[in-house]
Amino acid sequence: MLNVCVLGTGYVGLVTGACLADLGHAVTCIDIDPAKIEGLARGEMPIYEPGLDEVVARNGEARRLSFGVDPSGALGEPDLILIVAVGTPSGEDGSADLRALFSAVDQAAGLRAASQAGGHLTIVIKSTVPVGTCRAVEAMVARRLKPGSFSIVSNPEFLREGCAIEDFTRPDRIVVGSASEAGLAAMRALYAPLTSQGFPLVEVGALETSEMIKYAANVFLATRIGLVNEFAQICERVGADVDELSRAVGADRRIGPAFLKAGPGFGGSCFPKDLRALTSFAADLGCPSEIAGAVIAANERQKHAMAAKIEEAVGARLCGRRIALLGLAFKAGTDDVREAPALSILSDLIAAGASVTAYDPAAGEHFARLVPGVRIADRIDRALADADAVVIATEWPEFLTIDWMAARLLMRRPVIVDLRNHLEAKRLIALGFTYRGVGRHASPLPVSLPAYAPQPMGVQDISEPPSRAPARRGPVAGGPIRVFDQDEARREGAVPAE
Ligand SMILES: NC(=O)c1ccc[n+]([C@@H]2O[C@H](COP(=O)([O-])OP(=O)(O)OC[C@H]3O[C@@H](n4cnc5c(N)ncnc54)[C@H](O)[C@@H]3O)[C@@H](O)[C@H]2O)c1
Ligand SMILES: O=c1ccn([C@@H]2O[C@H](COP(=O)(O)OP(=O)(O)O[C@H]3O[C@H](CO)[C@@H](O)[C@H](O)[C@H]3O)[C@@H](O)[C@H]2O)c(=O)[nH]1
Repeated sequence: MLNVCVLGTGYVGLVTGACLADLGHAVTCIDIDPAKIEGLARGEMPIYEPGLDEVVARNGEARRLSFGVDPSGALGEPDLILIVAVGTPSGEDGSADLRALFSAVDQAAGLRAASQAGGHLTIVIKSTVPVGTCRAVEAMVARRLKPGSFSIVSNPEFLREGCAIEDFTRPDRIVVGSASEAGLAAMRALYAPLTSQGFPLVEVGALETSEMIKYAANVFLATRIGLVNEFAQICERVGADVDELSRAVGADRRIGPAFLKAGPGFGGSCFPKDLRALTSFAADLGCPSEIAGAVIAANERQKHAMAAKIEEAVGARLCGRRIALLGLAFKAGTDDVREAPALSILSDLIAAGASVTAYDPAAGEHFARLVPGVRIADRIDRALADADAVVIATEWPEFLTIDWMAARLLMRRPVIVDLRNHLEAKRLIALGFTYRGVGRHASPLPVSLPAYAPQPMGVQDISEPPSRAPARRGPVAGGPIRVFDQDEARREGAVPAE
């Protein structure tokens, strides 16, 4: 059993603290938000995370997990692992705002110095931080603590909200980076209950490698989504189906099936922020990350393309239309609305003059805090009443059980815009709904063939290009390739006049 103190009891800190206690360690979780700590002391979870309440309760009862606002007691423990899991949000220029992190570390180092505790302090940076931050932390702590009495480790977190307990307890890998053997030894001991079950601990010798691994993983995953959303746009134009495409492309073992689901664009507290942070520090280093920049721009386009899709489905301008927006969290399984696509969609709908009633099984309260004045229904049927269209923005399982026959009677128009390809399109169309998904068309586009200019039989002059039809720009009705009949082809110059 090791003594562990976690600074920052948010999505990552609370899950980490509770799961480490479950592995047998003695954990104190600290947060500067007294309301959060008081709630936890009463057994109230500050976040929606399936299974978390049980882990917290179990370890609270076993006296392995406690909460507080003051880290001084924990910092007096001779041998201590101090895990820093405070937020590192985007600053105004897109770079990571590290003020909370440096302030937490500086305060902890000061308290440690004042405690005059012997033993070794391992400071573990779990927050996602730009490359070079851990080294800056090391320099900051070195001003307060004696050399050899502490070490710095980078230990980025890869958990996903909604399945955080599973991700923590059955990780694909645990990454730890440090130049300090004492620091790495502490990490081996901390994670021994997981590594002994075969979960891999990837040790890297430089703080910078570990910091960079976290950004590389997130940029990689976000890029897959960015790509598949671009493919979805193309699929819509040509009548292809992006879900079938993802299944087939993902069956290639070199590509793999995960993170190929098209949707309204990625959101959450990590991908958008981490892509911005990477592009910011990479540019500062003189090695611009053009791919990450392009993924950010493509994702913005994707989010803002959704209002036009809704308008097309409604078949009329959105001004004065009533829209039911189902799903406000950035994905299912969480109450987190940070950078949720629903936020951009709502603001585009409002800007177009629509009136919106929103619903989410978990995130309604958080959403209302971010968007004061938004109308949030407490039940799906209340959101659907008199709607001209229903928009599915998050793939909550609850939406699969909606009685669409009954819903049709409540709605003003039977229109469903399913931005997660979550529902069964065929059944809804059979029920009389106009259905739009992402990257798939309810009805195929008109057949398109290449422009065809019949050549006279006999010897052909191949020095000329086969068609002299003027080059076309932009989308063309009926698909990207136009079919001419003979008269039209002549007018277009594709076939010489007789
Ligand atoms: N949310 C995720 O799924 C996830 C996954 C992997 C990594 N991360 C990274 O982990 C970090 C934390 O993310 P989060 O989503 O848990 O953030 P969060 O906002 O949910 O939690 C951060 C907590 O830190 C507290 N805090 C701020 N300053 C403090 C201080 N000086 N002392 C003690 N507590 C303090 C805040 O009150 C808040 O409760 C970020 O760097 C994030 O990028 C997040
Ligand atoms: O095929 C997919 C997969 C995801 N998404 C979207 O991508 C966003 C992020 O989803 P997900 O990765 O599941 O959620 P997070 O909880 O933000 O987790 C990511 O960000 C965390 C914080 O860095 C990392 O720890 C995780 O490994 C990483 O998956 C959400 O808007 C999803 O709807 C898609 O659109 N299509």
